[in-house]
Amino acid sequence: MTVEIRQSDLIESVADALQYISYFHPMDYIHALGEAYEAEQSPAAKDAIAQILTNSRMCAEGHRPICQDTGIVNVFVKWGMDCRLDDTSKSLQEVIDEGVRRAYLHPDNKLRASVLTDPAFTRRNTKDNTPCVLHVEMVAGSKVTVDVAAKGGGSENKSKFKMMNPSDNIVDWVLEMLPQMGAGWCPPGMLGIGIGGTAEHCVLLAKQALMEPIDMGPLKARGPQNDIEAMRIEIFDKVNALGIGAQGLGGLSTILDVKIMDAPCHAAGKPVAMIPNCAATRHAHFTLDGSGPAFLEAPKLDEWPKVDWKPDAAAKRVDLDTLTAADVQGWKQGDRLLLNGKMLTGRDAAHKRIADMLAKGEELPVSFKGRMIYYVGPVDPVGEEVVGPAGPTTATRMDKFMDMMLEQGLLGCVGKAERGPAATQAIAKHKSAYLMAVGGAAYLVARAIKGSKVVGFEDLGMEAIYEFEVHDFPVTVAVDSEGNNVHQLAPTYWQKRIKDEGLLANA
Ligand SMILES: O=C(O)C[C@H](O)C(=O)O
Repeated sequence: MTVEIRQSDLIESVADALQYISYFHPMDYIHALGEAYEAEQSPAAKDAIAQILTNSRMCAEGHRPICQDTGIVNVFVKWGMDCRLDDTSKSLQEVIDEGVRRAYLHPDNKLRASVLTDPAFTRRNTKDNTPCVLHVEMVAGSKVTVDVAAKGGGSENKSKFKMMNPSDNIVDWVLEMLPQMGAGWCPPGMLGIGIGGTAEHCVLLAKQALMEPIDMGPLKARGPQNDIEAMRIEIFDKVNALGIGAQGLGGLSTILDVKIMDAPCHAAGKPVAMIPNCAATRHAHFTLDGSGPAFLEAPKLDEWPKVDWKPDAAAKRVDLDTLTAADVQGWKQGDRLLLNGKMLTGRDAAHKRIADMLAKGEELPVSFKGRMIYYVGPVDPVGEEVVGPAGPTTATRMDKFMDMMLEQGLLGCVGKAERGPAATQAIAKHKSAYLMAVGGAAYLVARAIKGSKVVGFEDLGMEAIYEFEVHDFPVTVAVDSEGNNVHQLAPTYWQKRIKDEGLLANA
């Protein structure tokens, strides 16, 4: 018997699921992160996890996005072959994109449009986050099951893939890749690993693996029952022993779980892909059977761990409006600061345009002399907000512009994740500093932003240059004016402690 699925039910269910995951973390992630918080011994990593947990609960209460990067939408549909859409005037891609559009333009909780068309050239924002990336499988039965995810760009950027030789060791490859991935994927999170199939299939398996629930705790408690489970545990233990830690600040918890999916492959090879999922892990699952739209039950707020992050009382207050080069040189790596006053913003597109304008001898819309820049692309405000969630974007992508910006008289910058050798050298050469805020704590961080106006490149939307007025905006000195770099020093220190003191023996 044919089951009719209403187009309107599918659209509504996709839109609701995307709204839901924008502000509700999956509870398996929150429970695992709560356990990681309890076990963490690195003060900097513990503080970062506290910010992520506090942010998560605030978002669940306030129905605003967990992260300013509200993701690119990934949809996996398993379409029961007894089902048909009531209205076939649109393709399935168009129908699901309508759900995406409604979710991202929702007036009470507008999400950030991050999807650009013409990626190699003009890179124009589609303004409603469409199109989604859709995968459809025709299956037996009379139901349509849908997995919806909103994948952050920072973690997607760290995806890895290799066509291995059959005898190559997968665990060795993972351990080689992890340090190269740095902290731009906002650990602690999950690793999805796809093994086998063909080149494109193993990447898809890695992505699908991330939809599975976190269960490393129970798995370790009962012990592995097959080779895949044994490999998951081995990777989990060995990756955490690297000491990378939350936000790359060094610590005991880099990943909360490893998920592996496999498929048969050709005798000549062993394709392997790995995709990390960030602190803003977002996915929901629903089924349509013709009886109406899906309903996702809200989690209970008392399930969140009782963690209420507050700025460190020992943090130094900094007045950005009177900041001097000498003040910046007084900061040491690891110092906690609370920024007050005005700072400019700018991320990928603005930096590229600044470089092009300088190359042509054109005047910039704003002077960077004596200013700080925050690498961010905020969510638009709703209601009384001055700005929506506005956490840091990956600073590493701005490395190639660092010297150019410092030549403009910039005093320093704020972002997340590590800086590479060239940027670190540029920072030391100019006696500047790089400060990091916590990625994945965007709504919490936005509370410290009291004013916001666009001061340049308005056409770039969320990538425009804003001027923010901040009050007690929490950051850590990640590269100081001597070129001391937290993201190099801290993981090395924690890796050694984990090994020497057996800190993960009971993890
Ligand atoms: O786009 C952003 O705001 C952040 C991005 O997801 C990143 O992690 O670098």
